[in-house]
Amino acid sequence: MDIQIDRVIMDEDQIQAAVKKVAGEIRRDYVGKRPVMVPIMKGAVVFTADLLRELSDIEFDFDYVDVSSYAHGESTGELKVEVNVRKDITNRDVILIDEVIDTGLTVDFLIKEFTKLGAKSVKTVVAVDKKAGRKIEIEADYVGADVPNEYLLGYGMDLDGSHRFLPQIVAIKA
Ligand SMILES: O=P(O)(O)OC[C@H]1O[C@H](OP(=O)(O)OP(=O)(O)O)[C@H](O)[C@@H]1O
Ligand code: HPA
Repeated sequence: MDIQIDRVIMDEDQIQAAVKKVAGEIRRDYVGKRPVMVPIMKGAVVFTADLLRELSDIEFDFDYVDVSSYAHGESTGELKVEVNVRKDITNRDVILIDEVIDTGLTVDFLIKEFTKLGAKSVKTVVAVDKKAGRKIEIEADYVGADVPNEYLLGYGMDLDGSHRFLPQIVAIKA
């Protein structure tokens, strides 16, 4: 597929400033609580590495889930899910980590799943928020930055596997 980059939405410095902002908020709220950090793979991989190194001064546990709903740049609305957490999260404070919240369907589904599994609390941190993309009413608890409602690539976001590890966040030509 021929992907043409239109423009940079966030450069590396802007992304790192967003990471530091949410890390500061999470540190303030979770120091001493030992939350379980749960990235939503695969897209969260890059943000998670940055965020958790920024939070290396507080104690937390780590697990992950693998969820995917996008095919060819469109949300299918159907989540392929492996909620295969290895940790017992009964009565634990869970923080779901994702690089983008868009329709909101992914985090909505996982908040419900983790609540069913007995978590004490389930909060969400995202690098970027496409507020205008929502299909349901839901907000992330910690948001690095708001971004326009266009298809984005980089910093974990991909189009059928392509451009996921671009260090900037870019919009593509329609
Ligand atoms: O708010 P939503 O509309 O649900 O979109 C957000 C989700 O979409 C992407 O995942 P994707 O389904 O592309 O899977 P991937 O992370 O494996 O690329 C992204 O990583 C988020 O998890
Ligand atoms: N790009 C890549 N993956 C996504 C997006 C996006 O803009 N929104 C939700 N998943």
